Amino acid sequence: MLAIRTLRTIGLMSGTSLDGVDAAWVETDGESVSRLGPALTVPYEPKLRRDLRLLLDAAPDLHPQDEFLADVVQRLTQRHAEAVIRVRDETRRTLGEDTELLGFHGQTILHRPDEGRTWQVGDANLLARMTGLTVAHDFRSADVRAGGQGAPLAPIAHVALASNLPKPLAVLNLGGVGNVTFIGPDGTLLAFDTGPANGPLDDWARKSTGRDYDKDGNLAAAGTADGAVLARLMQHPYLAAPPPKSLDRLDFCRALKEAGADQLSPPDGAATLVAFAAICVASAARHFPEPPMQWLVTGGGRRNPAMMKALSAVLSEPVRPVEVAGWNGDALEAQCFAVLAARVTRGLPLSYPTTTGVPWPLAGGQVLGALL
Ligand SMILES: Nc1ncnc2c1ncn2[C@@H]1O[C@H](COP(=O)(O)OP(=O)(O)OP(=O)(O)O)[C@@H](O)[C@H]1O
Ligand SMILES: CC(=O)N[C@H]1[C@@H]2OC[C@@H](O2)[C@@H](O)[C@@H]1O[C@H](C)C(=O)O
Repeated sequence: MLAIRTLRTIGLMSGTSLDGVDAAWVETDGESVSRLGPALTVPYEPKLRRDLRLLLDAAPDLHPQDEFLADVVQRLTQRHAEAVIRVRDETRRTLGEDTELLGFHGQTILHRPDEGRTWQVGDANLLARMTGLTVAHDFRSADVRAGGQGAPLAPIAHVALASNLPKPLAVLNLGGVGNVTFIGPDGTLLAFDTGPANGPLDDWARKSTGRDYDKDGNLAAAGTADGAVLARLMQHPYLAAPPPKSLDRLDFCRALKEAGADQLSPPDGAATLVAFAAICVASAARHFPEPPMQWLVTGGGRRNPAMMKALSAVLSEPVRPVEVAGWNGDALEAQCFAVLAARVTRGLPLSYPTTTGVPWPLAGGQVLGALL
């Protein structure tokens, strides 16, 4: 039998927080991970962040050939190329290994799977030219075409990374949006987006303090969650809806306004948004087949003590940052897209009926260039 080749891959993820691109080197065959290498984030300059945010707002009516879009995509792709070059060099220096494949997620600017639309921008051809590497990209569109939610996709990579961890296990990513992966002792896999996480909190912090986010949760810690606003938000149908389900970064803007969240003082507003993100996670747990032994939290939200405290208050099981399992919560999503890239090259499924709701395990993605 032919041995399956591991691929030395750099995964790239530009998340809904619009703060930068994460890049991580992984040696993987797509089913397991044999080595993890260097990882870093190339932060976006304020103008690129602002322009990406404008794209998010404009996306529903944006023409694919729009000039502003093309300009932002070029700058975005250049930042990705910088990240690749830096991680590749660092990997050569520290591990003596080169890179052969990139997993290029791009930036989601619109996600409306129920209308058959999910839109990740980024120029895969330009990235391939700038780096000279084979690029796996376009991870979500086949899934949405097949009637899936197009997200989350990290779950099958969480499975590959969690092979040695006790189950049942919940991996919770708190980015702009929250998403959870439940892995049962028998291999049961269930995953979906929990609700808004840091996204609305970042918007609130920007509006009320001028800062990009509520650093260390200080604003939220100084406030009190508003019971009446929370009670209204908890009625949102997303919470009770059974999975599969996924969210656009802006999906809860209107609901938050209608619930009166924007009338609160800056600290109370922040405390309310943190409490709501945690309540969404507790609601998510009601869909699990059994309670997890622990929650491993990844993404920027794990750095927010107010968020971690709010989670511990609503969940019965221990809530810990993924670092307790030896993972790197800043690199995890990028590592996942490295694993997914290897899966794309082998035609392995990226999504399942219990992750995105596709009718059967579904392969996806496209590959630019050849693997030698
Ligand atoms: N020290 C900190 N204190 C409070 N919040 C923090 C801290 N560090 C990061 N964050 C939060 O984490 C966010 C970034 O998280 P992350 O990088 O996981 O998001 P993302 O990958 O862009 O999102 P997604 O997973 O939705 O694609 C920041 O916008 C901020 O809200
Ligand atoms: C459409 C899209 O880009 N969704 C992201 C977003 O950020 C978090 C959550 O919403 C998750 O569903 C997904 O990202 C992760 C990496 C995923 O697909 O697993």
